[in-house]
Amino acid sequence: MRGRAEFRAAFRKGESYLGDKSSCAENASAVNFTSCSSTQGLNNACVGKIPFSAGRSIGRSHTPVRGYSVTSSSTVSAHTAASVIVAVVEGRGLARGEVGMASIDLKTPEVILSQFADNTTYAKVITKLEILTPLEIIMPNTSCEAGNATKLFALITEHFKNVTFTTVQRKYFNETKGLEYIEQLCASEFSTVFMEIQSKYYCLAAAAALIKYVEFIQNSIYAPKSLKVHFQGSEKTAMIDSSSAQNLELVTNNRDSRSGHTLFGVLNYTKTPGGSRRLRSNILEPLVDAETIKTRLDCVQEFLQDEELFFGLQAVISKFLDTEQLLSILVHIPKQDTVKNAESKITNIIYLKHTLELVEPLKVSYAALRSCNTTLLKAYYNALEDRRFGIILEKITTVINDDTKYTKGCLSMRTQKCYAVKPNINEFLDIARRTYTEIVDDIAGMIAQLAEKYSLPLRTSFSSARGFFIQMNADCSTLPSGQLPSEFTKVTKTRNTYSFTSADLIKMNERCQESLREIYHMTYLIVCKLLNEIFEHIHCLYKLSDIVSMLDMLLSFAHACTISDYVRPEFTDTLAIKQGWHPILEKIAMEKPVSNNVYLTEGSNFLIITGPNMSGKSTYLKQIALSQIMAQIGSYVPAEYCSFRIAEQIFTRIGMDDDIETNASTFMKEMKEITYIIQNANDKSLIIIDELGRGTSAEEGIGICYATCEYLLNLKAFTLFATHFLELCHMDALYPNLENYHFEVQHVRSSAGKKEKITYPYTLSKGYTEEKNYGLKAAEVSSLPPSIILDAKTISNHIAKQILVRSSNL
Ligand SMILES: Nc1ncnc2c1ncn2[C@@H]1O[C@H](COP(=O)(O)OP(=O)(O)OP(=O)(O)O)[C@@H](O)[C@H]1O
Repeated sequence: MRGRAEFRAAFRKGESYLGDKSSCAENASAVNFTSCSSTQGLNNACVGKIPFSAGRSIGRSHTPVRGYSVTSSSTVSAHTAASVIVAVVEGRGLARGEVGMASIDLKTPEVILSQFADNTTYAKVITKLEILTPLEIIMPNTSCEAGNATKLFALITEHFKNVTFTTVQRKYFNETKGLEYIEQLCASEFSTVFMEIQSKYYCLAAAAALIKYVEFIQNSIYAPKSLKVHFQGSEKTAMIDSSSAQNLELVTNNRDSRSGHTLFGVLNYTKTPGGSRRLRSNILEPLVDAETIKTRLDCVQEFLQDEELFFGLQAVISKFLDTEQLLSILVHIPKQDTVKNAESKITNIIYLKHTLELVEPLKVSYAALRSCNTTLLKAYYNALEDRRFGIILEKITTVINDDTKYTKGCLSMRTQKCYAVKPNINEFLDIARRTYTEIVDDIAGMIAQLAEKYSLPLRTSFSSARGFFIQMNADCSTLPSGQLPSEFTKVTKTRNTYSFTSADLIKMNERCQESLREIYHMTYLIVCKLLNEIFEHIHCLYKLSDIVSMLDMLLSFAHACTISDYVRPEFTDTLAIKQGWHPILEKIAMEKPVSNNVYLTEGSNFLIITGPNMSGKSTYLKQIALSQIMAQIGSYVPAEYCSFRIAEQIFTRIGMDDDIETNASTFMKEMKEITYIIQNANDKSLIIIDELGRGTSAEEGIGICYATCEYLLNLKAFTLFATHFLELCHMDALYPNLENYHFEVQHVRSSAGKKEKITYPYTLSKGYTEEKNYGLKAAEVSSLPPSIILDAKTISNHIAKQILVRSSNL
């Protein structure tokens, strides 16, 4: 048997599987990246070039992408850390306005390309970036040369204040290189993407800069034919601009960014990070294809009808880790063999085994479905029959121990990694593991001896930061001399627990680490060989992660239906909701809000909603937009019955507070929003406008509202327009496609007959409101002093009389 020195030398000689590590990001040494946070301002954006040195992290917010975030709670949080890097480039000269984007999530080996024409507001770029929630945005240095920022650069830096910006020399935005990279890196199953992107120069240019940059900062390269490349035109999804998403509180709550009082919060019962990501992106970009939506609804219906299937699938799905992240790490080839990289690859193989072992239980919980007619579920079942899952698992189990499994807790995971490879594959590894076990036993023995020596209840503990250390539950008073023996060092105390170590234990920890490093290195070489063998089959994991995240989202929709009484939507030419209610208000209030109807058809496509303050107008408008979005992502809807016309865009203009940050006045903000709607709305839009023209005088406000309504009345879009300007209600005489509805309030006099009390039934009725001076009435029930209210009434009567006189003189 050879000695330890020998086998250390042997594994140092051990061939790395990495082979030739030059990749498509070859010779990136010429790259000059400049990074800044937009908060540093534009001038700073162009200074501080970072000389190229591999592995150097650029930008202040790069987070290492190691390990898996496994949620301990049953529901996955929406607030997962940003990990998306996006490259954006705009055409020049005549091509200005043509924008190319490429993005990659560091946790997912998927490149998303898009290219589209954007008008002067660049609303599509901003919306797409909002959806991606980037960690970092890279743009060509020409977009802010010599302090002269292009409009697009200025808008993006203004909008994404907390995102790191990096400028890259324009030459790296090279479409020919982009196409080459995609050809090299795109997995064969996704090769149809070439047909879509071949003449899309800007997204290819963005892809070139992005891939080169990501490989540089990650200090690794992507394995050939390993990435999912996907072209995302904007035509397959409904467009919801970022301010509408904010107004409707789709994924963030306007008052508290961490609050779950959003549509995402209402629907999120997902169990995996992938499912939660999918739900979020669907809410922000609902589908427009009725057939796809229908197949999703069929699944949700199936889950609701078959409890066993629902619980069975949910139980298996919740065991999946982040499959996309697993794939992402699998396709990265590190440029250096470090202990950390070695450990991460071993963790990977354990996660991969864990994931593949779940395919069979997933199929079993599906078994009952073989005869069902739900196309999507059938397709998923067939996809799970893919032989490659079995092939990979078989190969893994020839090398990895059958009982090696993913566990929680750093010590048990360390043990799993240590003993992952079967015995008798490498004799040096077996020796190193025996040594490791002996050291661990010695540590336990030594702590037992110390316990006996000092008659203290000592126990062995472990943390990844400290390694092995000693813990003891005791009160100071129970210690022999009121303090711990001097042999114990680095003492910390939390409540009644002392944690400490000793000089001998530190030495033994070092020996333990040394032997662990040897084990990891040898295991790593074996794992790398195994990964090389299975690499050609791993693309089936793309399908698996797709299935898991989609099922997770659909199960989550079914789960939401069990909490509240939602109904399956229909898709027709009419927007008809019977007794619908606001889903987020229901979650906040913990009781069902008052429900209402809505009916819009091509012949009656414009509703004006009036009513006193606080009567429920905004809530009603938002509830309709939220229901439309829920229906278009394949979820059931809070109503007794509902039918929707697929909306290609959803626009909202809802009165919010002044935007102090951008220093935009209320009026300018609403003008911007309404301009955007007018420029982009078409016959298939759903438009929600609440209180337009409140930022200027009443006469001007009415004028602006009237002209806007006239413009929109000539479209076939479905529009709901809430206003306090009762003058608009008379437009029904001119436009047969306009109808008036209103919310009433009830005035109740107290028994003494003095003070009037207002109650809000929140029910919608036909016609317009008869209420007069309701602003003053609402003020009366507020805490405004009575003397001021009295003054306000007198002045308001006076002005009303003046207006009457003026109009009779005309
Ligand atoms: N259908 C409903 N069921 C229960 N509560 C409701 C309903 N609609 C509104 N409310 C409650 O009434 C409050 C005021 O509603 P909302 O903001 O929609 O009124 P509004 O008519 O738009 O008021 P304003 O004109 O002052 O903006 C909401 O915050 C909500 O708590």
